[in-house]
Amino acid sequence: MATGRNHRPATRSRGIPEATVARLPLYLRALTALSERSVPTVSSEELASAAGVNSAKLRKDFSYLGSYGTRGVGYDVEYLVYQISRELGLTQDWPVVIVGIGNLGAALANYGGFASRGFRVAALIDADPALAGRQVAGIEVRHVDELESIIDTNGVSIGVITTPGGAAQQVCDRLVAAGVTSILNFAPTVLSVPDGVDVRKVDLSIELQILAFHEQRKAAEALASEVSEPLAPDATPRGPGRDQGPDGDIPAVMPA
Ligand SMILES: NC(=O)c1ccc[n+]([C@@H]2O[C@H](COP(=O)([O-])OP(=O)(O)OC[C@H]3O[C@@H](n4cnc5c(N)ncnc54)[C@H](O)[C@@H]3O)[C@@H](O)[C@H]2O)c1
Repeated sequence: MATGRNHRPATRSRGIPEATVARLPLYLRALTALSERSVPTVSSEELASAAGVNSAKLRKDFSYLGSYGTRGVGYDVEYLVYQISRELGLTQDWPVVIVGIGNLGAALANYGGFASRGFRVAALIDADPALAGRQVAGIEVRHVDELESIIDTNGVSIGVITTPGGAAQQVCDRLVAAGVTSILNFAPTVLSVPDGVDVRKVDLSIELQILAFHEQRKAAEALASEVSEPLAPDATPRGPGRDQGPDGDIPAVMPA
């Protein structure tokens, strides 16, 4: 989900739709797992199922990469890993800074999955002078006063913001002014950025709220199907919403 002042077209300049770009990491994750098991080829159906995507959509997505697979054989796993990595720009090293080294920033710094995917944590930055100089995940925390020089020296173009919400816009502005053009924002703030800067927002509470919505809907559907289910003459009433009628043998249905 991109936020901010910039509005990108739904299609990237190279003609790959944004929705396809968003699915490429899912294919890559599934393909990397196959590669680690030394699986040489995979059918579109198998890969689609491993990536949690519809197979027709997968074939369409791969057609944008110029990858059509071989009939009866499928796709070459290693080649597809290379193709998707190249398309996503993962064949080069991306130095990343994390700003705000509290609970979340430290957890991200300790996550090994970035380095293995080509994202090198170039620096950890925090405003707390007591944190500066401390080691987190084997990397020294630097004071926010050094932000501009760190970005310049390391050629950083991607910044991760894990500060409190109130500090996020100011941190974002400094990152952008220093040359950062992509921001991954964990703070609960909608960031304003100039054209040419991409912002991705991660909010686990929004994901949980969506799951809560589905849970609520499933519960309502289960209740509705229980209500409409014809009961056998001697069936015992069960579950929520069913109660004994006043004469003791006719089940009364509570309205939802
Ligand atoms: N997106 C999500 O799913 C998700 C999940 C958990 C937390 N969060 C958010 O992530 C942020 C961090 O959470 P946390 O629990 O790690 O908080 P925290 O208080 O443990 O850490 C915040 C750190 O930011 C530093 N900081 C404050 N102002 C700064 C500035 N101007 N420049 C640099 N550093 C600064 C603080 O010194 C502190 O070390 C919060 O905004 C929180 O709401 C998001």
